[in-house]
Amino acid sequence: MAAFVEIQGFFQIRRQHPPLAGGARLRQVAVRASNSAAAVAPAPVVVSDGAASERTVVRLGLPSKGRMAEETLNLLKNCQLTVRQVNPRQYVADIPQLSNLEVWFQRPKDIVRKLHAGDLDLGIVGLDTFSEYGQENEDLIIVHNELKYGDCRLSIAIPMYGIFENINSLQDLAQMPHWTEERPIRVATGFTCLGPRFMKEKGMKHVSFSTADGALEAAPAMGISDAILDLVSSGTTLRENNLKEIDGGVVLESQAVLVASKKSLIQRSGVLDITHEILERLEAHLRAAVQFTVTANMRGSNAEQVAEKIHSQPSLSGLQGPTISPVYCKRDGKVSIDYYAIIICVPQKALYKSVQQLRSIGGSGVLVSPLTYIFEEETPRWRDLLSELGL
Ligand SMILES: Nc1ncnc2c1ncn2[C@@H]1O[C@H](COP(=O)(O)OP(=O)(O)OP(=O)(O)O)[C@@H](O)[C@H]1O
Ligand SMILES: O=P(O)(O)OC[C@H]1O[C@H](OP(=O)(O)OP(=O)(O)O)[C@H](O)[C@@H]1O
Ligand SMILES: [Mg+2]
Repeated sequence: MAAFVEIQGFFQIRRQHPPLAGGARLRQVAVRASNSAAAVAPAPVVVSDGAASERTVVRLGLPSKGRMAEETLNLLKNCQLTVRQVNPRQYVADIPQLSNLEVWFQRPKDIVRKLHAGDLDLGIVGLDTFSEYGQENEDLIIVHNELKYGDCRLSIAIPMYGIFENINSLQDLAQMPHWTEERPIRVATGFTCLGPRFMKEKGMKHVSFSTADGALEAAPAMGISDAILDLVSSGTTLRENNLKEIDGGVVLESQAVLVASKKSLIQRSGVLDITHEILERLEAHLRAAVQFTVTANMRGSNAEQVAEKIHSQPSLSGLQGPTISPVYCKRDGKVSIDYYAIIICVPQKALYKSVQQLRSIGGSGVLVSPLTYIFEEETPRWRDLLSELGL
């Protein structure tokens, strides 16, 4: 039998914050501290009265601080969506290009909670946070699943030393005779939903979890835990704390994602249109960011012959085939077409191979420039979103 110790504090916290009715109306009330010694001026707090929403402005939640904050703003800027914040301590901002949109800066986990509560319509967070705080929540939906930053993995790590010296896989770890009902393996993690679920799926017996908000890598050396389950990207923090990952111990590969509330998308006016525009801009930028435009001159007797040569090379097909234009040269006072200029898009990763292939078919004067946006007729993610929403 697997032994799973539920973390009391965690579940209590969740119970104290039941989901609010979608788009709950907020009102301000004054609360007076009951302890007279502490009864200073009434503190205004915002509570929900559960009434139907009157909000007409669309709300996007962005990470207020931490690793994702700056890169999120940079991504939006690269999509020509400049977040205008009066000062860094103000939690609300706007994007001049998107009227009727408010940006709210929140901690990533609160973005997911507020989407669920109907207080935000859209958000950008790491997939790890979305999966931990939004799991099994049918209202939440991923609109763009790879924003290409915030890459990390949620992974189990154990000490390199002592009884773990020769343990290199989850299977090795599970088969250690040390773990019993009375003495389960103790795992420290901030992921108290994903962690137990993963261990259960993997058939790990005798596991208990404890939680902390940061610097988890210290827990094994402090004797607080045997293993940790935390985010890893470069692996430096693990190495510096004499910890190692194990085969089969990755719970989730994560990166930044654009998420939304289905209810908002379907019911709140303007959310779907803004989502479409943000998605189009993101897709156009992210597609372009991995491509180059390549122009070159090619000898040939006509454009079709040049096109055939290009299509014979696997790395030169471009988005929809090459654009070919005649180059008019003047020789001995006579204008003739000896060359054709070709324009193709090539994946950045395949640049050198493409240049070699161009040369092999007679290409010369190869110019390479970055691409800023590629707008397709329609983004596949938009179609997927509409079909998931049943629209
Ligand atoms: N080492 C890392 N490398 C790359 N991305 C990371 C790394 N650590 C975290 N992230 C990503 O950044 C997100 C935010 O992490 P960050 O540590 O800034 O905030 P947090 O710890 O989730 O928030 P809080 O401050 O409320 O504890 C994570 O959810 C994850 O997606
Ligand atoms: O593999 P690495 O590149 O070393 O990164 C891993 C570290 O990054 C994250 O912590 P963060 O720096 O966000 O601090 P936190 O614990 O306060 O969240 C994560 O919790 C690890 O501790
Ligand atoms: Mg962190």
